[in-house]
Amino acid sequence: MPGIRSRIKRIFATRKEPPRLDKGKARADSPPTPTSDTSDSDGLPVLHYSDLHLAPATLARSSAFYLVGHALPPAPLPQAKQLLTSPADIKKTLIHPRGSTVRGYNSAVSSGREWWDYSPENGGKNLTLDDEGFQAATRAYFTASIALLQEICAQFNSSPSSSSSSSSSSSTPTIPSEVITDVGFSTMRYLRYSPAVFPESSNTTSNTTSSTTNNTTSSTTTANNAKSTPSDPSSIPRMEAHTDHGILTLMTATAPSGLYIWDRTGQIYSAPPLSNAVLIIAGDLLAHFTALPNTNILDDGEKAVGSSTVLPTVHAVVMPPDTRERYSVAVFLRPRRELVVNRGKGGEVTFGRWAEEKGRIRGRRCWMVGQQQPQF
Ligand SMILES: O=C(O)CCC(=O)C(=O)O
Ligand SMILES: [Fe+2]
Repeated sequence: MPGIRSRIKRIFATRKEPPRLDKGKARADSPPTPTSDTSDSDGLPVLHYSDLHLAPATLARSSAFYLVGHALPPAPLPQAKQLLTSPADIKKTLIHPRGSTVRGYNSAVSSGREWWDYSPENGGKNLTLDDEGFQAATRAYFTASIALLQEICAQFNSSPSSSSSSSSSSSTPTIPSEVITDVGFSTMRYLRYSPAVFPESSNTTSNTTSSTTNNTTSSTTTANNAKSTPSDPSSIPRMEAHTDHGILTLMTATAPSGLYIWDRTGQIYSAPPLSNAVLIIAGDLLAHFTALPNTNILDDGEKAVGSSTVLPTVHAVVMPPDTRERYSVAVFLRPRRELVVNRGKGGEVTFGRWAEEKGRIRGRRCWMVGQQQPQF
């Protein structure tokens, strides 16, 4: 589509290296500072850690914000590269024995993407590289990021307008307290986007079947010709538009990034990495937890959405032209799978069941109010 192509070109027009953010000084009203020759962020807000109490209102309004002034260790982008460029026989040993897509190594070759999910169980020793330094950096970033996301969740419970969606008692916390104290089913993902991940054009017949694209047969077929037709949009490494299952996601990436964020009005923002900043977005469950009092987002749909309801953040990645490869890190705050998230008309629904049902619905990876809800 020429419209999308020219927009991408415009967004990734070359810029001079900007000054680094003065850590600890930026405030919510500071202009974002891109780390390299990407565009600016089209105006996504930047929040300083000392203004964390503004996070609930900022997410409700803007769908995403950059956080600066945090005390996270350096982003483990070198570790993402180390693991995802390991020899194929090593990556093979990191595949989950029962094929989990949120544990160990996975790939979506027709999207030019591969990823590895860290599991905190067993001290982070499952399906990982045999490298102490790698393991220590990975564990440290996961632990600090989850603590930060839990701190953001705590702001929802202390804000004066906080209220619970699924209870009639206004003293019930907006976010269940176990989310703030327990790591639940949280994970961290290292991703690599590269033309090298596409199947070779010589293998064109049948090896793109595990595609996670929104489209059906035709996009799978074009993806087979990925290397021979570089102008074909399906040959661009990417992640299709979606929302995340959990509560909050913390993201960071190499530049230029190619990450796009939709706000609740449908406006699209580019979200390049900024110096010393992490990007915070909302997952499906945050909409559920911040629904209007005495409503239920699965049963009541739009009627459950108020001005302080945080809708899940729709996002997508399109690797910018002329980028050799892209690495990113996403930390997902999720409750344990058994947490009952809904006791509405459809009965009890656990987080695990909710997430599984969403995964089964083809072409509907964005869980958005107004769309048909899944039948549990
Ligand atoms: O690579 C990115 O920046 C986005 C990754 C993502 O959205 C996901 O894994 O859910
Ligand atoms: Fe995502």
